[in-house]
Amino acid sequence: MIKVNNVSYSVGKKVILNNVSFEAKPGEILAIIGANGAGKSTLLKLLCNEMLPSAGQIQFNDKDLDDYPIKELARKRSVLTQHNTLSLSFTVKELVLMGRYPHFDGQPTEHDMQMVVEAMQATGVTMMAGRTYETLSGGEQQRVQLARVIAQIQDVPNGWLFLDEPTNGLDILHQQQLLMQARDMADRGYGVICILHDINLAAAYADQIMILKQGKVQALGNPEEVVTCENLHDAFGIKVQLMKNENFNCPLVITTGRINYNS
Ligand SMILES: Nc1ncnc2c1ncn2[C@@H]1O[C@H](COP(=O)(O)OP(=O)(O)OP(=O)(O)O)[C@@H](O)[C@H]1O
Repeated sequence: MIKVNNVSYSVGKKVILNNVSFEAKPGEILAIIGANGAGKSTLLKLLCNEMLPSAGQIQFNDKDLDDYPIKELARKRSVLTQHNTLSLSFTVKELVLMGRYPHFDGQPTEHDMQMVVEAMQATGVTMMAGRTYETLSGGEQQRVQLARVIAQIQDVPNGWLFLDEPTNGLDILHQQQLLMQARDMADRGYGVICILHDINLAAAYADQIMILKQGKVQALGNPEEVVTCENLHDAFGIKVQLMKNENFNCPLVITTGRINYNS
């Protein structure tokens, strides 16, 4: 369980997150949506212990997040960030193996290598294993990064997966596959927190959706509760219509026409 209690984050006088509280449960996908600059990535960085809140507490499995040694945290949760510029000259297999670094000292074990193989299979990058990362397309690189984070926690019962805009650069098939993988992991007991810009993907796959607006929680609940015309207009300043997504039994959002930037 992740418990976020009255968390705020400021840089100088700028308040980026303002009294944010929520809980995320293992076995569920929590999708975070919101306009550009709403504070989504900042919140994820706080949840990862990459930065400390200015106020409030974050508990990870009933323990304060900042009480965890870095390596212990890395064995319990993995993080796909938006900007993965590291490791350009590594091969795909070497990069995926980086996900196992928290689990071994010196040489990877056979088990570590097996985790790498399985994660590459799960993300469809096995045929690229020997290629240099920087020669891959943007979408291929994103899938390799996903393989890395899956390799990190796939043998960790009740692990957590944090994803910041993981569908960036992915085609429509791989977007669905990625969300299906996240769904499958949640169904196996993992907790997943995922920032998404595609509200329809969030509605189709998430158990809970949180809308952040200007650093505050504007709405939180299941997709039916949160994905409403009023909430989306309030959060994004755009009028939408809702239809029914029959395949996923959830709302389907369509925009209602051209946007005039000057209106
Ligand atoms: N170190 C910083 N100094 C000043 N402002 C910052 C800093 N970090 C973030 N911000 C600002 O805080 C706001 C929230 O940023 P954040 O990256 O969390 O937004 P986001 O919701 O993830 O946006 P996007 O959808 O565009 O990725 C933005 O206005 C950003 O410019």
